[in-house]
Amino acid sequence: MSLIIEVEGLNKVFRVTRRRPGIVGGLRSLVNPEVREVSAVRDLSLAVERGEMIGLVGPNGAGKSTSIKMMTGILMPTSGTLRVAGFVPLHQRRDLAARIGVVFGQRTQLWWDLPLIDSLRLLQHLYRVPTDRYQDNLQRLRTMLELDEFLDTPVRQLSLGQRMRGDLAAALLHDPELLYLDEPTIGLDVVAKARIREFLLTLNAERGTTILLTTHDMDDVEMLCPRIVIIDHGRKLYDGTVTDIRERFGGDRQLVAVLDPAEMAALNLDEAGLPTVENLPAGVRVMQAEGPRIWLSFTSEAMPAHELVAWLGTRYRLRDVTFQEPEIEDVIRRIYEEGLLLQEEEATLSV
Ligand SMILES: Nc1ncnc2c1ncn2[C@@H]1O[C@H](COP(=O)(O)OP(=O)(O)OP(=O)(O)O)[C@@H](O)[C@H]1O
Repeated sequence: MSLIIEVEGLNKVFRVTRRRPGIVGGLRSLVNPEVREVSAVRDLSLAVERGEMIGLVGPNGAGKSTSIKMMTGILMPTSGTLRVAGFVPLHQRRDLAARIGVVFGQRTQLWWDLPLIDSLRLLQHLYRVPTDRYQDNLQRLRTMLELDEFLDTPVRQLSLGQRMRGDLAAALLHDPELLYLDEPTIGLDVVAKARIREFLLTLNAERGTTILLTTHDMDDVEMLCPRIVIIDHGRKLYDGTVTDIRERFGGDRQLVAVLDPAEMAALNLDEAGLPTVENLPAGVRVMQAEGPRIWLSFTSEAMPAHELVAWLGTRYRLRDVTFQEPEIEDVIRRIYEEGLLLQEEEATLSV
């Protein structure tokens, strides 16, 4: 494996001029502008292997788009080092452009008044894609993205989902090894979202295209990104797998067991009216019961899931067992709200 994105200590500070209110204030701002600094990205380090699919997650204004813009070379970093596909984006923008594709979900690089196919032809010339490569790629993308039904339709008449498929085709005409996607499923209905996700998974699996995407959609994260980077206020809060974040910050897990109805009915009830399971292992609690169903909360540290199932299995005639995992959205919200990771870091530092 080799790295396609190498970011070290990246910072971006915007200097924003604030206009004072009123006519006099406006004149004063002209002579003596009030300048404020906004730290959009702070000390960001990131290493992405070729072929990874990685999600950049964070609330509005966290610094996701700014990071991507620096990685494409359209924005100059204030400090830090940056290499993408072996190039320094800002200084080797043209070389880099041949190796990457970019799609901003809320904007399009297609021409509104032209049929989609004409936009694609124009982009072929603009990006100097050799004709046979263009033909091969177009043929493949037409099938994968099912473009034929609207290839001759002017872009302004396309639905949002069709336009996104057109934009993906436009970004992939030159076979880039890295694709940046900024909110690729924003505003799409469930069917269109599913189609885009399926396409991205195939692209990644079959062509090994590295995909870095920003999203607010937790289903995108669940379905597309084995690895996520969470940023807030320009700072990286977490970098790791979705499974790991759930285990570390998801709090308790829940097991729902369906017991034999007669066995369930024979259980004693405690003061809260919940069935008592004798000698429950430490860290496991009865949360709820309904008919033959019983909800147990536990942490993986208290008892691994399979051991808990085995423990129950030796005492009761289990009819069924399911697990309810914490929603990734809730876990991430807790991380923002509670700054859990920063707290952890501070605790480690003060030890
Ligand atoms: N050109 C600019 N000039 C001044 N400030 C900017 C500029 N671009 C971004 N910012 C500021 O930098 C911060 C990060 O913005 P950025 O667009 O990167 O966030 P984001 O995580 O992509 O947000 P969103 O999810 O809303 O797209 C914000 O405070 C924003 O106001």
